[in-house]
Amino acid sequence: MSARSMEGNNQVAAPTQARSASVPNTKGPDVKPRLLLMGLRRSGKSSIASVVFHKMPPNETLFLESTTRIQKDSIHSFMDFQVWDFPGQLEYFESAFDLEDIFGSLGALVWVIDAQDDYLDSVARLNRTILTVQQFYPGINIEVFIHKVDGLSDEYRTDTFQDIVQRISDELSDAGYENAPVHYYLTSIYDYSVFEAFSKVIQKLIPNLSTLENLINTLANNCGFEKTYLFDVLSKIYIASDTRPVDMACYEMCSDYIDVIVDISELYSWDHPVRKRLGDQIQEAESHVVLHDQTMIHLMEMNKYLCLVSVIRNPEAKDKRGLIDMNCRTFQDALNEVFSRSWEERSTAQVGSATANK
Ligand SMILES: Nc1nc2c(ncn2[C@@H]2O[C@H](COP(=O)(O)OP(=O)(O)OP(=O)(O)O)[C@@H](O)[C@H]2O)c(=O)[nH]1
Repeated sequence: MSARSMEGNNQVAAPTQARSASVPNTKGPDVKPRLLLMGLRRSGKSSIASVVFHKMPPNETLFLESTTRIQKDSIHSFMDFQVWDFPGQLEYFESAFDLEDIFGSLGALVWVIDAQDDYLDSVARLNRTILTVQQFYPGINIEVFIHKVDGLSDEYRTDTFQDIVQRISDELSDAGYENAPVHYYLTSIYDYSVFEAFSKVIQKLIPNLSTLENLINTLANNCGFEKTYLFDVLSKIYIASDTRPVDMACYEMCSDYIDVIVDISELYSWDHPVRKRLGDQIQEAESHVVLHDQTMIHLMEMNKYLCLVSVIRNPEAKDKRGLIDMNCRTFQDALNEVFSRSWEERSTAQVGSATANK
């Protein structure tokens, strides 16, 4: 839906039958999966979008103005998608809104609940939203961010989580939906939890996730990696990892290491008029660091958007860098084949042949 029709068009085109939108169509060049950020005012939607996708320092979100119209953000990365940030006060189920335009090509609906505030109203609105969405678009993933948990004690956090899950599950089962695709996350912009949650949300939109995980598992097992993440460099959400359990400290270390490498690359990668190339340069950044406890972090850029970061606890790893690099390069070839974005090549070729035919 265009912003114009959101504001004033009274034409209603409510869908009349259930549609499945669980697997977004990411194959065509025009169809981008959409993430909707919804929730009450001041729950933290714009802050989440700004911190995750625009690298805004969390403290600066204090100065964000309230959103008054739908903010549409196009993210161009390994996979193109859109993030729509909804104003908290918007009643999108009013007849003025075209549900098909909002939920039609949806990847996921992220509902943000302010856990530091009275959340009953938000939960009630979320329940209404889920029931409507389930009726018309039963395949949509509903991702509930129980947000701003940084200010809460561990005990209160757990109680709040359980209470919210219970209230939503009760309402859904009363309405006859036993297995609705609703997932819950405890999040805060002041730590890595919001990146972790967004990683999980995005992963569900990747059509080749299981292939990627298999490839990463094979690599990690062959090289003795403790944990490996495939990161989107821009947002620092990870789009896949090996299937060992995620360790937050490990994730933080890898994520911080990307920042270090990006900063250093920015310092040294620009063309200096006096600097001479010593020889052929490899295209992608490669780096490793050995920490005080002999843990090695190994980073290798895979393409313009993605980089592979691994944690290796084996002290002998630093003597086997060549082998590790070679295995990572083999993984890179396989990865780029999976993400060849063949539709882009196809459409470029079509444009080329159309131009040639003129
Ligand atoms: N403590 C804490 N505060 C947060 C967090 N996330 C956002 N905030 C604060 O919450 C306030 C509201 O955040 P916004 O992002 O503007 O909220 P919004 O949901 O976009 O609000 P509307 O645009 O009015 O719908 C800001 O002062 C943020 O700094 C968090 O994780 N923890």
